[in-house]
Amino acid sequence: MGFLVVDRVSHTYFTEKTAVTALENISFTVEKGEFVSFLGPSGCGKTTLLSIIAALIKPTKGTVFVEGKTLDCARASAGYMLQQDYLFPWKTIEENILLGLKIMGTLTETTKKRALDLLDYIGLKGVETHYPSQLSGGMRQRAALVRTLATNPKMLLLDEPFSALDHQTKLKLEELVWQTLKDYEKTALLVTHDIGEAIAMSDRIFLFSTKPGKIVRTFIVPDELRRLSPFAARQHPQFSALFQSIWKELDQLETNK
Ligand SMILES: Nc1ncnc2c1ncn2[C@@H]1O[C@H](COP(=O)(O)OP(=O)(O)OP(=O)(O)O)[C@@H](O)[C@H]1O
Repeated sequence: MGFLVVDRVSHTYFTEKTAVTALENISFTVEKGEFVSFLGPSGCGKTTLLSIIAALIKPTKGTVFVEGKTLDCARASAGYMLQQDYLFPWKTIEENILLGLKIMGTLTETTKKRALDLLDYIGLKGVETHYPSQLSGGMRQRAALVRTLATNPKMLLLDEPFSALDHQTKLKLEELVWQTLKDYEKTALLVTHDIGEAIAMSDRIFLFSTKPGKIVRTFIVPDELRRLSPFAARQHPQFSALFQSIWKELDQLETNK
């Protein structure tokens, strides 16, 4: 059995008047240390799927397993990183990055040292006593990554974490997040609207259709690109070939919406 198994998952949102089937019969497996991305038209259920994997929503049908255990038993296995950093403005960066450990009751000298080492690794040494408002958007997202990794989650769920940043900061952060996840051997699932970002960062890309959300295609990123860091992958000749194939299929899905 793979590290993460999503087995025949469907989800319908029921409101007073309507029922919206956001996902239908989604199945896939992710291996430990793998990086996969979800791409698809707006409303195809990408965020719903991440919320199910994070155990924030119980699917209407199907099961998710992490290391062979159903989600109920493996609840704290995922760390979530979102478009907004959600750092508390009244707490210092150090207090912010230690918050998850405090809440989980696992703040010790060892876990604190690991969090502070991560802050150093990610190039934020020296800002421990600063408040979020004193940092740039890119620095705040880096601090949010440290806070997410500080609790040592088994996998990372990244929901458009770079979409609010300017282009250059986004490219730099893609590089840093990719390298950090490789060095710390984390499994990661990324939701993005950016085909280039998905190719540059992932091992595999799942393409979703909408209404209801289904996986219509899986793209395997060639080894030549996967070996490279995101920035270098973007310069490789195979990058644009894959970009064009995904673009064509995505464009078709948008047209059929
Ligand atoms: N709480 C909710 N109640 C009712 N319908 C919902 C709810 N949340 C999401 N939906 C619907 O479920 C479908 C999938 O939504 P979801 O946010 O998962 O898609 P998405 O692919 O992440 O979209 P986007 O790319 O725009 O962020 C959409 O049709 C959406 O309107």
